[in-house]
Amino acid sequence: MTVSASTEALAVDARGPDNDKAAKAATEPRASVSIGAVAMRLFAMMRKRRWLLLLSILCGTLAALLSLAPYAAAAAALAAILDGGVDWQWIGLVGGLALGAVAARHLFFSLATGLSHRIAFQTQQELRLALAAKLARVPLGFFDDRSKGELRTILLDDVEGVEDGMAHLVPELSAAIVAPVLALALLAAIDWRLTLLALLPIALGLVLIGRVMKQGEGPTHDYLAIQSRMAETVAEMADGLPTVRAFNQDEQATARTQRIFAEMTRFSDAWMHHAVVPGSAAQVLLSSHLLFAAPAGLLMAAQGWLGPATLAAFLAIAYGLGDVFTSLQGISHRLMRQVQLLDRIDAVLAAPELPVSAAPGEPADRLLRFKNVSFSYGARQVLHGVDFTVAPGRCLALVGPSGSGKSTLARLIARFHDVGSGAVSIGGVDIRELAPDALNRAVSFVFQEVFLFAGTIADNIRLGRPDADGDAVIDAARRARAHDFIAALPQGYDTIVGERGLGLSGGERQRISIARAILKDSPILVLDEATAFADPENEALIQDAIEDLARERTLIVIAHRLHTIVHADEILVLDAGRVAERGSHAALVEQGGLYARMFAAHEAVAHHRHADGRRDEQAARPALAAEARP
Ligand SMILES: Nc1ncnc2c1ncn2[C@@H]1O[C@H](COP(=O)(O)OP(=O)(O)OP(=O)(O)O)[C@@H](O)[C@H]1O
Repeated sequence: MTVSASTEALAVDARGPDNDKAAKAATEPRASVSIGAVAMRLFAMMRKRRWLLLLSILCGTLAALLSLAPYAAAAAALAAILDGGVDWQWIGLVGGLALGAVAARHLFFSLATGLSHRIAFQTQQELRLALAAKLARVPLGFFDDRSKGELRTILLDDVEGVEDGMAHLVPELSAAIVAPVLALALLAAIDWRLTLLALLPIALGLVLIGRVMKQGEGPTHDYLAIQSRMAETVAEMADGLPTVRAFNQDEQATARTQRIFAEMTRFSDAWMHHAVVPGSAAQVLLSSHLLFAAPAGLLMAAQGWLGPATLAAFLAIAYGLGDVFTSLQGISHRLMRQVQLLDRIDAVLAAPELPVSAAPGEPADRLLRFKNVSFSYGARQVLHGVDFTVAPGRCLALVGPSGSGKSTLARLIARFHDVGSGAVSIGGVDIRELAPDALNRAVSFVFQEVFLFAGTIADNIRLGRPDADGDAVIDAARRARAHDFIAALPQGYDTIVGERGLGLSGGERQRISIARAILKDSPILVLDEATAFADPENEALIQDAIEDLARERTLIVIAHRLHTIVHADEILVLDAGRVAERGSHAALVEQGGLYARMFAAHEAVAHHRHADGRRDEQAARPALAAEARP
């Protein structure tokens, strides 16, 4: 069983760990810890609320003690009856006290559970905040390697699971430890020989339960892995349903989902098959404390070594021991699950963060410079010694075959990842030396794929500047050529979009994204040019909006349709991560290299479309950016 050593330090500290520690924790092999250590880890997470925790433990302990009261009362009554001196009034009093103790036990157990739920909810909130804070500090590239389903499972289900573990840990652990210890002490006081005999099957049961738990570590891990894959598959299935259906792949997608469900069923069956025999045997042994003690007690009583009253008292209390020991099994399962949940939460909390400079620099101007930049995804180098400068207000177009590294290069400007070697600088300051806020203010992105969160159109535009007033939002929408379509909606800017909201076309979404960038008003704009807009009217509006946005700004455009960048100040042609060519459109066409071939191919396609009788307004439109500049 493993749990990261970093859990302890990281899990509930919403301020976040320092980077060295996190990076170290992420790379170090994880230390094995015992179930006890996991329980301690959960208690450590709750320690901020130590007074509530103490109160909960106290109530749990009292409940556990009181749970033995009926058995103790029965023992006392039996002893009195068998001793011959029956005092019914006294027995009535003992019975009344036992009833009162049962009621008090439920009261204290409810209190302990209520308090521990309160602690668990608060800790759960802290854990989620710590995770959210961490996700805000990791490089954006972190999200490339993880599916939405995986993060969703960790943030929702795993944290929920930890909360559940905490909420039940205190009362159940109190009941499972305090009551048996007290019962054993009472039994030992009555007769130590019978107590030893009672302990024998219990000890065997505990050994067996320990082995079941040890053997269950691997399967528990696999179970959670399958469960996570199941969540991912279902989330993907839900997200991708329109595509799946459009391609008539319903059956294949359903079959994939069914396969993972079947895998889970097979796995659960096999696991149960392996665990059910030793698990049941442990259960039987843990409740078999009378197996040897009862016959031995009867023999001893028959021999006169033990009074019948003493035997009756022993048996009555020993009977109560059965309930408490069996609950240990449930607790051990709960704790085993916690290990895996904490491991996965820990892996996120230990993810290396973007290093932040202690003494951030101030850019002198907006000059953007790539100095001999190389970058690798893992072992695979995708950019090799890229070198270029874009002066403030100029336009650089990135062109190249698919997979040549255009998006990777653009994303380095916003520190989706940090460069492997070389440097990216703005105004003479390495972007790693800029405060994250300053970099964020300096660079805007307009992606091909536009994410709209569930909310009003106005709120979605306000993502560019949360404090923008209504007029500023409308002004940005006008300049993004989005105002007309928004105003035509029944609820206008208050129309709910995003998940379960109104669906918008690709062109409309792109214009909302441009409105966000206009509102953000950053001096450097990185534009991943949309590859396809079937509707020429939408395309024309987007071109207009981009030209407006590009005015007075440094523009880096990842160009897919080459006619839009013929007037760019410089075109950088990437090939397999290297700068293959650079220069103006005219110079590159003249050169007759890769760009010239790509442009010729592009022209041929445009011509073909034109000859096909379709309007090719794009080709006729004035080119991007440079046209718009004075
Ligand atoms: N997150 C990632 N992890 C690993 N490899 C990646 C990742 N993103 C991109 N790559 C790889 O890096 C290389 C460059 O990809 P990139 O997306 O930058 O190219 P591109 O020129 O923008 O391609 P396209 O024009 O098709 O969008 C490709 O081989 C790609 O497979």
